[in-house]
Amino acid sequence: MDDKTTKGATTPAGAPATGDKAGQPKIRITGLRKSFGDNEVLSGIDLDVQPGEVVCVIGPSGSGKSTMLRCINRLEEPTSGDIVIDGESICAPGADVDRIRRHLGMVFQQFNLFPHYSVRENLTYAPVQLKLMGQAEADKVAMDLLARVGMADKADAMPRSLSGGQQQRVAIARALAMQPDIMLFDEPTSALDPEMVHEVLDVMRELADDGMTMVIVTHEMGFAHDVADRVIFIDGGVIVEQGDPEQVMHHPRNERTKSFLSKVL
Ligand SMILES: Nc1ncnc2c1ncn2[C@@H]1O[C@H](COP(=O)(O)OP(=O)(O)OP(=O)(O)O)[C@@H](O)[C@H]1O
Repeated sequence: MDDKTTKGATTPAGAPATGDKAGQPKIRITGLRKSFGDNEVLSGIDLDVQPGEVVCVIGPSGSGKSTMLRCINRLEEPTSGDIVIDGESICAPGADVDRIRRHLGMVFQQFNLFPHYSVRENLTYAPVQLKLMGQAEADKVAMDLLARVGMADKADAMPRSLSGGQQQRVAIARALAMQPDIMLFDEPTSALDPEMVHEVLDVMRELADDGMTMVIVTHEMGFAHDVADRVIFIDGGVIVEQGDPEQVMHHPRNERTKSFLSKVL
């Protein structure tokens, strides 16, 4: 992949990074807190993600990783704090959430393809419905994206005829069809049979190489080490440690990071 030194900045835990040369990170999270009833799941997250940066988020089950990702695109409402996408708050009163959200492509653990639409229709449905493009352009974009994820020959197939790995590759292409400039991944391989994991990770590696800004919640530690510009370790709803993947994963400074990694590496 690209020389990591040319990409996103690495910062100490909790410290906001400096923006890109235009002075603006792709994502800026400040003071993010999220509670479900009395259960405070996020307890003050500060995080900048720079253009083209690949951030992998690791941490124990229940530490708040998915909740943070879901707050970024307002699938969850933050209890307090702010999230700014390309300079625009997605949390401010009156924010045009649907429009701002179009910067963000989201890929979940479950593929959730539309079961009654073909693979190609899964990609064209939203862009056409939202009038982002006409049918002919959407078809062309869909075919280009399906080729990119190695699924062009399945354009007319129905989702149920595909393997889990193939469905997840289509789900990635579907997110890309909205032409986002940030991709969020929430454990995209955890529902897959082991032999299918690599085909999805390979697609994600290519996206990283192409300079896509990505935040990836993952339990795939080898992948995180290889693909990330920065690894973030979250525990108990806070960023405990972050930095260069080699440093965080093989030379962690924090005892909680060490303890977690000793169980998963
Ligand atoms: N909609 C919700 N309502 C109530 N509690 C929730 C909700 N969503 C998440 N939680 C709780 O928030 C906590 C953090 O969940 P979250 O899914 O963010 O953790 P995670 O770090 O992604 O875990 P995992 O690695 O197991 O996916 C958990 O205790 C979970 O039960």
